[in-house]
Amino acid sequence: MNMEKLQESMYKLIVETSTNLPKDVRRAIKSAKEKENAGTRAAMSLATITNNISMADDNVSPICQDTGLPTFKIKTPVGVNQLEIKEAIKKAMVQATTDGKMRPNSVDSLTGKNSGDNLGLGLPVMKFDQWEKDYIDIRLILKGGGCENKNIQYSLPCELEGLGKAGRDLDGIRKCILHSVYQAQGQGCSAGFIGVGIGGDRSSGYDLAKEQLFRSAEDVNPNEDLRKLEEYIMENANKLGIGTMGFGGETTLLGCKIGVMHRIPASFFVSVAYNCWAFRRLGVNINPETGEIMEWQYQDGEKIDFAAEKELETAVAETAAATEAASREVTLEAPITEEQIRSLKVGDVVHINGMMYTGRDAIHKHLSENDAPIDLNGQVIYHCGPVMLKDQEGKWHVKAAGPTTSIREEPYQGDIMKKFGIRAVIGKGGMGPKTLAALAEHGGVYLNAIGGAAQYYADCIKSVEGVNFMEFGIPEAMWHLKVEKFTAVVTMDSHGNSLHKDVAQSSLEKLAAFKEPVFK
Ligand SMILES: O=C(O)C[C@H](O)C(=O)O
Ligand code: SF4
Repeated sequence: MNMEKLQESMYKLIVETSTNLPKDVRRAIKSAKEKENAGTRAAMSLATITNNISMADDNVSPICQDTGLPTFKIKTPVGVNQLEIKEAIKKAMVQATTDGKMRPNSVDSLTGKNSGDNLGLGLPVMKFDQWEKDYIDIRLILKGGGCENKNIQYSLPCELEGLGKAGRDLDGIRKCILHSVYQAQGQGCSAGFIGVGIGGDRSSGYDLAKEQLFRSAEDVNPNEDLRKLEEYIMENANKLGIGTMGFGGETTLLGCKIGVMHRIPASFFVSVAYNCWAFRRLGVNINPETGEIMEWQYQDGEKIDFAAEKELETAVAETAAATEAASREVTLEAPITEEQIRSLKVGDVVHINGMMYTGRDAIHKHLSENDAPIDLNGQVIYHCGPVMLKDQEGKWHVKAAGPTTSIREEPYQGDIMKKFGIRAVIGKGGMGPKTLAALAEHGGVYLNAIGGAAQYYADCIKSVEGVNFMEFGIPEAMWHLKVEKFTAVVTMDSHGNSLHKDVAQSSLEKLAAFKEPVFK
């Protein structure tokens, strides 16, 4: 095989997957958008998402800063050297990381050290199979951490919040799947896609669930029972009212694909793999002699170019703040006073100018035990692990910078805000009761940015003014960012209000409406 060509083909596959959302996924997002009423927070969020998709197209830059855990599925004709394919994939991965198309995402689980090039023990994941056809089929999925953390596995029979008993039958399976969508709330960057695996053991069940994510969003399940179940879930999970980013709304689920395998008598697992709207998976057919791409997969039909809809969307975004009940638009610049914070209410749209500082998992732990390297009094913390590139003069540039899931910082956030005088945190998915209490006590606010909109936010960042904790690796460092009109919504305020708490409560009530048996 021509190794150079194969490496080039793998590079193209990685870059396209990270930057260019597949056509079937675009169509699902477009139809979701058509269902939301203009002027709502859901419509505004979807407008930001579709803007972001088209910006990623234009910039050939990552759709989301979390370029995920790269997983390759490869089928080769008998006689093809699989070691060569592994080698080409690894080299292409290093190149894509150097070029800012992938975030350095591979972290030593024991030392916390980021390898810097996306290689590491067991990474990237490559799964090989042989087949009778005469070409190589290579598929790639880049599934981010926030949605991966919302995967869930049920062992039947079990008792489910809101739904009661789930038994070892089709109706029990139905309940588990509805519950899986409910428990994800907005934290996996809804609206999402789910792959479900019925049967197997714990590991093969999850594998089967993930395998479903390789099906086209538009295919029809050949198994009649599963086809009906998929349709039922699509119709009813969207009645939970969780909506885009968990802000409430008509669309919570964009796709549901279910697979089945046998099990052993004692075990009955239902495994669910949750994928965010930034559903990055593509595939190519490779010529085994030349290493060249013969054909792209998942690219049937027309490509929706969201750029054409941009103008309309901007108008939607602008009217959103005006029409959504009780919302206002406020501009803030750090240092922010307690008085300014106390005037904010859930639903307000905030535009930030000036400085903000990134901080995620490693920094929250560090700050809970140590002093801060800079004065954080009145400042804004952004839960974000960006993709960064250094130019020849040594200056850093932001290539992608959307929010990360905030709930992971729940054990630390309130204490850190009080300890350092931080007034605002920006993230996604919301935080819990401990943070809500601290916001009230201290005078703080939680702002929700649109998860996955990494190009949209990178565009608001005008310069990188400094960095601390580079030893934690690029995603975990504290980047000092100067921003202009960085827009986020107040979803938790200093008066005890939380949109996340409200949506969790109302969606649980709606979930309970699905308690009665449907599939006998
Ligand atoms: O790691 C990130 O930047 C984001 C992550 O995928 C998340 O959803 O929390
Ligand atoms: S931030 Fe959201 S869109 Fe990005 S990988 Fe995480 S879950 Fe997906």
